[in-house]
This record gives sequence, structure tokens and C-alpha cells, in this order.
Amino acid sequence: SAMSKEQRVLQYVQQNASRGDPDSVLAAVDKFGWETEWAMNLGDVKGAILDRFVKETAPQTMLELGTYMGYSAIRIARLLPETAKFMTVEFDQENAAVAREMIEFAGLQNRIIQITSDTADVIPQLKTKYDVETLDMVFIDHWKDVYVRDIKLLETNKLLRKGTVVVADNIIKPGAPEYAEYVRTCGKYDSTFHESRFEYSNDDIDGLEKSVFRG
Ligand SMILES: Oc1cc(-c2ccc(F)cc2)cc2cccnc12
Ligand SMILES: [Mg+2]
Repeated sequence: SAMSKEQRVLQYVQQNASRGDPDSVLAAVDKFGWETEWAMNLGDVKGAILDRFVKETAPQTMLELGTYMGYSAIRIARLLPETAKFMTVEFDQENAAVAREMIEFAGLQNRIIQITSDTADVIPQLKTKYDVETLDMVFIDHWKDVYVRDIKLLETNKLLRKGTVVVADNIIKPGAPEYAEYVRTCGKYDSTFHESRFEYSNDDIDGLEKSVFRG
């Protein structure tokens, strides 16, 4: 059967990037996104903001909710030391399969623990099954209607500690208003909005919310 969009992106990467070179993989995905087919991965403009947050935080334990094609997992993992523990969770089996090949092509498969499951099932298992004590940083980029459910699951499962940095994509487009309201008003976070551009768009506004857990 014909290739999916995600498989076309993967093929473009395999034919235009250099194996084992994460920056060339990111550049290829971004070139494809700008010039050929739009896709809902984080992209270069918001990606540069996430890079800054990752560098500032230098997490030893990191969790991503929503792997998609693996683009932001590669963005994050390329900035982490060998000793860091980084888990990314994707529910969709086909996207997870593309991500596994994209991560492998980038040469980062030893730095990323890829989990194909529902985040609601994984979060309560992180301490026991994945040997996590608490998380230094979280990147939320899956379906907007489960952002609040999942950050509350992180809280109730005692996975956040004073200073844990939680970054969330798509606050404006498609929008996560309940999430923004929650982190800005519940009293448990110091939260700031970082306006940017929607992925592979010159016109549409979007942005990342950065919320530091007060402990
Ligand atoms: O960055 C994202 C963007 C969109 C999106 C798709 C179609 C639109 F018309 C607008 C926005 C969906 C996402 C779903 C999950 C994680 N990120 C997404
Ligand atoms: Mg997104």
C-alpha cells in the first residue's frame, strides 16, 4: 500500500541526511516540512526554544509524552549526556515504528527509551517499571485534551519535585486552554508562556508553556 506522510518523511531523511548525525536528520525533516509536506512535529522555530530550555535545565531524567516521528526526541537526546535517562511515549503503533527508524538513523537509540503505550498506563509505572525516582524535565506534546489528565497523573504519582521543568507544545494552535489555565492558576507551578510560530508556518502564532513545579 502507499506510504503514509510519516513514512515519506522517514524516506526523505534516509536519502538526504547522514546516518549517525542528528543535526542532519533534524535539518532534513525541517526542509521537508517547509518545502514539501507540512507535518505536526515541533519544527525548527519552536525547536530552538525547547533546545534552550533543555540546555538550561540539563536534565538527568527526562520524559516526553508524544513521540510522533521522533523529531523532538532526537532534538532533546542530542543535547543530553550519555548518563541521562530519557523516555518517550507514543500511543500510535505506526508513528512509533517510524520514530524507531528515525531515532536509529540518527544513532540515538542507546540514549532514548522508546515506549509504545498509552501515557495514562505508563506514567503510574515509571517508578516501578522504569526505575524513575523523580523527573527533572517533561515535554508534553501529545493530544491536547489529555494534557491536564497527564500532568495531574505526574503529580499524584509523585514524579515531580521542586524545580521540575514541564514544557508543553501547542498552547495556541490547536490550543490547550484548560492546560494553560490549570498550570497558571493551580498554585503549584511558576508558569511562563513563550510565544513563537506554528510549525512550518510564517504566519500562524503558537507557543510553549514552561511550568516549574514549586514542590
Ligand atoms: O504540534 C501539533 C499540531 C497539531 C495540529 C494539527 C492540525 C492543525 F490544523 C493544527 C494543529 C496537532 C498536534 C497533535 C499532537 C502534538 N502536536 C500537535
Ligand atoms: Mg505539537
